[in-house]
This record gives sequence, C-alpha cells and structure tokens, in this order.
Amino acid sequence: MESLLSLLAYSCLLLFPLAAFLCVKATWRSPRLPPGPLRLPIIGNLHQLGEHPHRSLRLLSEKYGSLMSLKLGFIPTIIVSSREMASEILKTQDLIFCTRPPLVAFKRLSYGGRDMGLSPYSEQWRQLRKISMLEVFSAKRVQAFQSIREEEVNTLVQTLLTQSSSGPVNLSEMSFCLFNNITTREIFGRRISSDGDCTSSKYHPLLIEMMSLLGGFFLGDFFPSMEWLDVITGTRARLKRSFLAMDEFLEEEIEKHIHGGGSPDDFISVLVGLQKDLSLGFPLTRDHIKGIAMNVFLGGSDTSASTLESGMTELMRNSTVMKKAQDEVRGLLGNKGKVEEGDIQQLHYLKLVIKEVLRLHPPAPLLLPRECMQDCKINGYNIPKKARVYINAWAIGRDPRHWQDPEAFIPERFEDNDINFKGQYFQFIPFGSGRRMCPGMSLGVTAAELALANLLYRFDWNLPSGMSKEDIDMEEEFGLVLRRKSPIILVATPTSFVT
Ligand code: HEM
Repeated sequence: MESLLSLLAYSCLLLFPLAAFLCVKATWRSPRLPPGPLRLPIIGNLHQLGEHPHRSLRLLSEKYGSLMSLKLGFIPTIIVSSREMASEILKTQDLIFCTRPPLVAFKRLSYGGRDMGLSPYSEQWRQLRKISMLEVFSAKRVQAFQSIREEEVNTLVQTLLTQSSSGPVNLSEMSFCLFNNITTREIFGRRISSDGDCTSSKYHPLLIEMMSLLGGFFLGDFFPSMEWLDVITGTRARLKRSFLAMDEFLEEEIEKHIHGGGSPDDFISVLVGLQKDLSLGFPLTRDHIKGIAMNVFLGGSDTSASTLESGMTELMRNSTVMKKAQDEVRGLLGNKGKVEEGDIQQLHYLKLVIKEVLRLHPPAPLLLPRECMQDCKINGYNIPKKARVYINAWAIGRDPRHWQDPEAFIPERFEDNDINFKGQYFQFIPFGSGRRMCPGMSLGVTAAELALANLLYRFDWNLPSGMSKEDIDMEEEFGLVLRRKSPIILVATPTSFVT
C-alpha cells in the first residue's frame, strides 16, 4: 500500500514540471497579457521553469519587464531582474523585505528559527545577527584565520604537485575540498578530512545532501495544505535524516569544546564563550550555536568553491586575461615561492578578475529568498503581504543597460570606477545587500583571492590533450549555489616558482 502511494505521489511530482512548463509557455505566447506585472498561473517551483531558472527567468523578464509576479502553487512570488527594483527592495524598503519565507527545509535546518541565515526577521534574529557580526564575522576574526587559509591553500598546492605528475586534475573537486577544510577549521578548529582528500570523509556526502535539500523541492513550500505529500515521497524523511546526522556531529563538537577542545579562535569556542555573557540581552542557547555553525558549514564552502571553479574556467577560456593575471602575480613576487595574504592588496588585476567572475557567475544566482512582511508598492505595483521574493542577481549582472558587452569576460570593465560587491551598487549584488546581506563576504573573497593567486603563480594551466577552449562545458547546474555541470579538469604544470 505504501509503495502504491509513493508511486502515485511520484507520478504527481513528475507531472508538475510538465504542467509548469506548459503553463509558462502558454501564457508567454498569449497575446492578451494583462497590463502591469505578468501573472502566470503556474504550478511547481522555480526549478521547474527550465533547467536554469535564473536564465529562463531572464528571458521572461526581457519580455515582460523587470518585476514579474507569478503564482507558484498557492504562493504569490515576485521575481526582480533590474537594478532599480533590487535597490527598491534591498535598500529603500529593506525593512519590509528582510525576512525569509518559512520553507520546509529552512524551518528544520534553522532549528525552528534559531539561526541567522534561514530564520524569519524578529527581535531575537536582530540580536543574533548583531552578535555574530561583532564576534563571528568581524574583521578581527577574518584576520585571525589568515594562517588557516594560507596552510590550506598550501596543502592544495602540495596535492596538485603530487597529482599533476600522473595526469589531469579535477580542480572542481579539489576546490570544494579546499573550502570545506577552511570552513570546518574556522568553525570547529579542525579539518574533517585527511590531507587533500575530502571525498573519504563521511561529512562530504552529508554536506552535498544538505545543499541539495536546501535548494530542493518540497511540495509543502508551494501547497502548504499538501505538506503530507512530502512525507509520502520521502523528502521529509531525507531532510530529517540529514538534519539529525548533522545535529549529532554538531553536538559532539560542542561537547568537545566545552571540555577544552577546539582552538580558542574558532566559531564554536567564541559562541560557547559568549553563552556566559549576561549582557547579550537574550539567552544564547545551544540551538543558536548549532544554527550559526550550520549556516557557516552550508554557506561557506560551496559558494567560495564555485567562485574559484568559475574563475579558473573563465581564465582557461580567456588566455589573454590568464596571461595578464599570471604576469601580474609572477612579476610582483618573483622567486618568493608562494603568495601570502599580505601580497594580495597589490594584485590589482587579480581583484578585477574576481569581481568579473562574481558578476558573470554569482554563486547564489537568485540570492536567498525573501518574504514581504506587509502589503506594499514597488514602482507602482502592489506586492501582497507574504509574497515570496527572488532577486535575480545573475540576470542583473548581465543587464545590457548597465554592462557593455555583458556576456564577455572583461575584468578591465571594473578598472576606472568604484563599482564593488559590497551592496551599494545594485547592478552588481553577488552577496545581496541590506539587513540580510552575506556576512561571510570577506571570509569568502579573501580565501578565493588567495587560492586563485597561488594557482596562477605556481602552475601553468592547460586543457587535457585533444580539448580546445571551445570544448569547455559552460553549463551550470542549478541549486541554491551555482556549480558547473561538468567538473573542470586541467593539466597543471609546476613552474620554477614552486617550493
Ligand atoms: C563567494 C562567497 C560567498 C557568496 C557569493 C555568498 C553569497 C551570499 C548571498 C547572496 C546571501 C543572501 C543575501 C541576501 O539575502 O541578500 C548570503 C547569505 C549568507 N551567507 Fe554568504 N556568500 C559567500 C560566502 C559566505 C561565507 C564564507 C559564509 C560564512 C563563513 C557565508 C555565510 C552566509 C550567511 C550566514 C548568510 C545569511 C545571512 C542572513 O540571512 O542574515 N557566506 N551569502
């Protein structure tokens, strides 16, 4: 009986994407579109809008305008694809839009609203964000982790030296491994895998599974009255299983820290220490600590890995840019042997390359969803309370009204202007903006810059034999975080600078 119900539920699920696709297509072609924002009677979720929702949504927005209003299941949903509208939502009316929707996975992974990244806006959330910004994500803490980043990048280089002699290397996997280790050392004071290899760690598949669940499809998110279907399809059980495995791991780590383990600077030590601080204004519970640790674990690895992976991919396609970036770092460092963080400030072109990577390949293409807290108007359009809001940073970064030759990889476009990704230039918002802006920006960018600089300084890079740059697969796989569909496999040749 149970398997029959599962079969029925899965058949329904298979029909949803089709229904969504047909509905979008049908309305798209309709000559009788209502004036104002487009209303599409669609069923399903963003993932059903085609394989690359950010791409499909851009096509739709080019046709119908920079603010689209959809009905996803029973949920009014707004998609914003212009700099002006993004500024309106993330700056002018940020207070109305700074909450997260109560998605099934968000509720579970936030410990029922006790974390920072996935919880709704509340006075308690405000306090938690304030404390985290001061104690966990501060410039002082970024500085304190310098040696972790340098050691881990050095481990990557050593792994590359060993593996490069026996053929092409999987740089996507290595980059994921690098940031996984940096992140876990920052949180727990220890890496969770052996040197250069994270695929053998039991937490590697867990992290992948959790990321997939975070960006995954739960019927309850679109048809709240049909949440029971997620039980039948098994997605709820999957979520519960992964959450409990992660929770057990976090519990063990916190216990170790309480009994003197970890390192004094790691996030868990800092948060456990803060529990004794009576001036916080609210009790910092173990669930809060686990919630923040979970945020960093999930938000810190994939995003930075995606930046490095996209960066190397673009450089392989653009040999002039690659040469210019390599000349810069090699010219500056000479025979020093390795790039350290103190050198990065002088690598101006490398910084432009990272900006261009984040413009064309923002690791979170639709940011994280927001929810409208009260009825309001955006540029004359009525937005209902509880509407779910996605900001298409991917499309905004490619908007021809603000970027010349937007699809081309040209780091020089950032040369003679102040445009940066710190949330003031709404044509370029890979980290979001406003109250919910990414707090890990400096941690992520500093590590990605250091890793890229070392890869360019210490190795020459080529495609595997028989492959030309036109063969590089630029397909991106959609999830909460953007990753390449095929890993980037390259031949690394150590230079004489390597020690
Ligand atoms: C290149 C690297 C990264 C990118 C592109 C990135 C991007 C983002 C984006 C787009 C958001 C949503 C912002 C919004 O809703 O307006 C976000 C939120 C967040 N990120 Fe990052 N991120 C990166 C690295 C990191 C790192 C390294 C950490 C932790 C160490 C981190 C932790 C978080 C957290 C906790 C939030 C939730 C903030 C909140 O809701 O208050 N991120 N990130």
